[in-house]
Amino acid sequence: MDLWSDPVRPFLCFYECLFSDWESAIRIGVLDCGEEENYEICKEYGILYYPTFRYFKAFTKQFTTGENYKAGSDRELQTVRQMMIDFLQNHSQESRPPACPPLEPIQSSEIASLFDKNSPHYTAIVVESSSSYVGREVILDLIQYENIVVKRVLNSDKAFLEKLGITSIPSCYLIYPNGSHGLINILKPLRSFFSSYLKSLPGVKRKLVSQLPLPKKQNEESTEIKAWKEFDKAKLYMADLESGLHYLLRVELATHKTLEGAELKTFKDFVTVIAKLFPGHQPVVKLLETLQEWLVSLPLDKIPYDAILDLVNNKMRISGIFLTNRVRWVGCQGSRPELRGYTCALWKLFHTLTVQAAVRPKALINTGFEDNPQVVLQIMRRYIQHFFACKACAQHFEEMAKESMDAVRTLDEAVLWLWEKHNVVNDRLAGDLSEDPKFLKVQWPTPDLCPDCHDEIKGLHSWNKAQVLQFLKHHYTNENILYKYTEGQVNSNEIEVGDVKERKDKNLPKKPSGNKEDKLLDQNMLDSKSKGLDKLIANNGPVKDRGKNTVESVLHKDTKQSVSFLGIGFSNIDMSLCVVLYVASSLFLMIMYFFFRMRSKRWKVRYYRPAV
Ligand SMILES: Cc1cc2nc3c(=O)[nH]c(=O)nc-3n(C[C@H](O)[C@H](O)[C@H](O)COP(=O)(O)OP(=O)(O)OC[C@H]3O[C@@H](n4cnc5c(N)ncnc54)[C@H](O)[C@@H]3O)c2cc1C
Repeated sequence: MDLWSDPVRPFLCFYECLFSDWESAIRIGVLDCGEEENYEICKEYGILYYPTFRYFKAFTKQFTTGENYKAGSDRELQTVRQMMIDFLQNHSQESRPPACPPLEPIQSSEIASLFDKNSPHYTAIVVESSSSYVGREVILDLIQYENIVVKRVLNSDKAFLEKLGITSIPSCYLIYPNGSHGLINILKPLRSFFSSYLKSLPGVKRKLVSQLPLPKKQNEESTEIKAWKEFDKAKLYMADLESGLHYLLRVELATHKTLEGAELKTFKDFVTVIAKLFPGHQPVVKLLETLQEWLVSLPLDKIPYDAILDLVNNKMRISGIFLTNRVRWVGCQGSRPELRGYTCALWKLFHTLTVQAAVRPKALINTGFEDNPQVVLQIMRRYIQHFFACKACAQHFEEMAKESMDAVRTLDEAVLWLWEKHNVVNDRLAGDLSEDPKFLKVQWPTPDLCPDCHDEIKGLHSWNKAQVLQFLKHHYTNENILYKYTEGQVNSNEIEVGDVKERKDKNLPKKPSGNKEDKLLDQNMLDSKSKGLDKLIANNGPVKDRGKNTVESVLHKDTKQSVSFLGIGFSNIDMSLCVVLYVASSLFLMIMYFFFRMRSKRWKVRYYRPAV
């Protein structure tokens, strides 16, 4: 597969721009696996965490998911540069990219032969130790420049260094085109100083762009500018929670091909808790309940995620279950597409769950979690550990959890624990690159949202935790949730308002019945063949019938649950058929009535003999 010709991959400028001088030897592509449209490709390449660096050797003809060269979460630029150099050097002589000059050190004797001879170009020699990367970086920095060749030599030949007057390393020795030579004089012996000095030499200039095989740049038009949705920051938007849930189930978790062991346990526990505590639309809650029942009754210790996705996508056409398959950030929208969004919604989701557990403690009865005040926190901890794509975030969160999560004794304390730790994260990220300039990282709730939460003791700010708890219990509960911008049927007026507004913003006609994505989803729903479930059933031999039965029983059960009348269950299709039959039979009866009336009139006329 040609990594560079796929138009769906957005190439972000960060790494690309930093390494643009090297791009004829090694091209950098950045794929944002947080973008929903990249989900399929990230799944195909098995990207579970970011940053993940994958290396693809030059001239590879067969499909490969790349090499995880030196795995680890170190994203320091220095380390990334060195990894790239190691990777380039790991090519054989024949398979090395043609534009990549030799990176190995040359012998000191080769240099001596260049002295006092005319040459068409400058030759710069970086003298360094064997562990240094400076020489190789300078070589790569100058591959797009003409009239200069850069080589490196190791400091092992002391006599030679002495002869050249080199007393410290790394140093750079320059041979001019006329054969004269000497040490270059720069302020600091750093790669950037060497490179910029060499680039500024008279006659050294960039090669013409047409001479360089440049990678395709990101298609700027592909970045969709979404219409801004007005919102009230004092409210919680169901659109954020549902979009977050959609992203979590269909994108983040779906990068895992199968769930087993601790991951499966975490997923099951997460679904159990969210099915009981999610304060949302009936179709969403029903979907979560169906998923939970299915997971509980499925006697497998390994589940392909496709099977779960089939249920989430309702491939079995169970009536009354639905979760939006589109992202609509409202309170979580960012001023740029790469800001906020899912991570914001994930925080909101878990805050909502801790608050729901505190205000509805009975909701978890019969789940095995009823007596555990840390239940939501512990499940969140495991979720973040196993599934949250941001590895560094997960590490930070785990450190906080280790420190004090065990000390949480009540459901109210759990609400406050998460609030406090979220503020710690806010504090740490204030001024960070990930901060949205429109939504600064502040200690939350701010005084305008909750004046009573803030106190001052001896001139110092302090939180009134009782008020904070009260505020959180209001903010993250049903009465504070707005359904504006959601697709569900609850509060249809508000949905309409949101929808019409967005359509107006985009200058689009009023939507007749469903958008393109909805239709796609409907299409999916109509696809009664459940690929994942088939796979699951096929892969699990003897238990296949049990698995199938479970699905069928869920299906059957759900059909029964849709509308209950006199103890008999009717699905939506049953109800529609009833209406059609009712109308048809009424029409039939009316026609029969008029038919017999006409007939009896004719009879009366024919046999009527007035008495004479
Ligand atoms: C568990 C976790 C750990 C993370 N760790 C990191 C990390 O280490 N490094 C990193 O760069 N990013 C991290 N992130 C992402 C980061 O915290 C933000 O989510 C992201 O930067 C988007 O910020 P935001 O402006 O949308 O506000 P967010 O911090 O995401 O907050 C979302 C919303 O929650 C509400 N809120 C804010 N503070 C609180 C609070 N204290 N209590 C209750 N509600 C609150 C507000 O309404 C806010 O708009 C983490 C995310 C999660 C879920």
